[in-house]
Amino acid sequence: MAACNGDSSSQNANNNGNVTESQLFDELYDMQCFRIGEFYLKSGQMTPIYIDLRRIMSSPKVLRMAAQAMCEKVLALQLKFDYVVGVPYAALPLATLVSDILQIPMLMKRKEAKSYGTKQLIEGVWSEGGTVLLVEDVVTTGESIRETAEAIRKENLLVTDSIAVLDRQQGATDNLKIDQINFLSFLTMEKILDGLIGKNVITEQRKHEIIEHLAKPF
Ligand SMILES: O=P(O)(O)OC[C@H]1O[C@H](OP(=O)(O)OP(=O)(O)O)[C@H](O)[C@@H]1O
Repeated sequence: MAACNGDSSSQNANNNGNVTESQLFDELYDMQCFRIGEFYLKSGQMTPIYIDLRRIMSSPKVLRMAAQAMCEKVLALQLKFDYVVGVPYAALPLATLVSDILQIPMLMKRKEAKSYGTKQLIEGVWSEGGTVLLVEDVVTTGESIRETAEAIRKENLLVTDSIAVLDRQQGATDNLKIDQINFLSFLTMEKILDGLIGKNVITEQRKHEIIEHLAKPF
């Protein structure tokens, strides 16, 4: 199994060479990734804040910064894995960059198997028994990570760790523990809401209302 050997240099970094939460928040804010209003999530839950990280694929600089931030976390924790897999679809560009930065091969999990060609759900080249790192953009319940891990494990690959740019802090860590998947994120909802207070988009009071809403079971 290869240890991660990434290049942690970045133009978007602090003095230690690492991307900071504030730097990434500012870039995501400038790319209008945060929407206040009434939106519905994959889980069916209504949310008063929607975070659309799909937008960053249109900025090579910000996409790279988000991938770099995850790589730095992975390197700091000395996670060991043989393959990188993005949770489809939004995390696929991120996973591609993580694979490139760390120089660790990528596999791709389809949302649905094709009815023609090889009909494979997992694409790429791998050896059974290898370990996969799952990469996500935004995590709410962790269900998409769980579904991806299930498909990967059916191919006799192992999944122990997953990482996201953002954890909406709605139970994913505990949900994924049930499936023996360790979950990490670079940013949290708390950090985003604090950043939005700093930009005068929401008040402290509104932050507490949003946190309360997100904590409700669904
Ligand atoms: O933790 P969860 O409750 O599973 O929710 C998070 C998932 O929801 C979004 O994907 P979605 O399926 O909406 O769309 P995508 O195809 O654009 O990734 C997001 O990109 C995550 O994959």
